Amino acid sequence: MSTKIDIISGFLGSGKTTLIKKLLSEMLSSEKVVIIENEFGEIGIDGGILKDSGIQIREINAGCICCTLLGNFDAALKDVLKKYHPDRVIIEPSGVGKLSDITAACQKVIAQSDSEINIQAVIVDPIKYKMYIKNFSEFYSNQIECAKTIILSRTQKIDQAKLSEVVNDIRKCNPSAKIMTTPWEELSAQTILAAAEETGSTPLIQQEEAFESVHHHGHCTEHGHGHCNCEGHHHADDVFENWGMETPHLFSEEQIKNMLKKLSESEKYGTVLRAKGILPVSEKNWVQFDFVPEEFELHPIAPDYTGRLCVIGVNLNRPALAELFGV
Ligand SMILES: Nc1nc2c(ncn2[C@@H]2O[C@H](COP(=O)(O)OP(=O)(O)OP(=O)(O)O)[C@@H](O)[C@H]2O)c(=O)[nH]1
Repeated sequence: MSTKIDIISGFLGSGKTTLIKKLLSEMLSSEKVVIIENEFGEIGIDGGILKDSGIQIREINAGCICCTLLGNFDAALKDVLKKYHPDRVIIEPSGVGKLSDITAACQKVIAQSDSEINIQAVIVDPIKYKMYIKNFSEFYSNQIECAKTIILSRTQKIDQAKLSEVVNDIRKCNPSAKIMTTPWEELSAQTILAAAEETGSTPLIQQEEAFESVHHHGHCTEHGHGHCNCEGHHHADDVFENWGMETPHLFSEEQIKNMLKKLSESEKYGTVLRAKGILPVSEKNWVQFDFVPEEFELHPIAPDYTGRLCVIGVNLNRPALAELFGV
């Protein structure tokens, strides 16, 4: 049987890992699944978070599989298909990866193997939609324009009128994709997967034509924002940067919350778009923290071989970050 390739893209902190964990725990335990995890940061966090699921994970970190790490991705996908003959490969690109490039990279490998793109999805946090489309449209709208399924996250946290506005905007950007708006907590993994799989696969040539058409008419960026992304052909590595460290340091939960509060409130650290990590808070207890602009969360997590954290953003002030995290 041909291997299904599921691409679950989405901007920084949109909810990709959360959704993949839900699919793995509720639905995919009976399948042979391999995950290819691409983190933009040098310090990988998500591989550790997903490892509890007992699934084979291939990590490709410190860059983007759609630009500097394209060769590594190509080799990893070929190797995974050959070595494991999985039922399914789930690809979680970095939050700043361009979905058009990732899909094209997959198509090249698919042409030489018994596999097919099954899901080509993007996760969009509707609360952050306006801010990100305005500031990072080249990367953000590419993911939306090229997806066949658009899965909105955290819809329970946004009011109906705002949600409808975002859905209307997204529709203009991608008229043919299926848009899921129901909060994930109310959906089974089976429903999510079935809806995303229903879209079927489109030959690459058609995808490229669709992308060119939307790109040149500038639907996403024209709408209300007055600038087209046509001039922009940047690599994520030229726009975004990361800072991270491994540390055995024990932090209290209060200290972690204070550090994240400072990241959120002060401009001295640069434009911080994402911070995440797993840190020990006592000899036996560890926490995972997740930061996106204006919000952060802490959850208990199993201990790992060392603590680690990473910050992704634009114009990061490294000395200030090192001072904040005490390294
Ligand atoms: N309950 C709930 N939490 C969500 C949802 N989407 C995202 N989150 C939370 O948002 C934070 C970031 O989610 P992740 O799944 O790590 O996001 P990601 O897209 O993998 O982020 P990157 O690591 O930047 O690629 C976590 O604290 C999640 O718990 C959602 O739809 N429902």
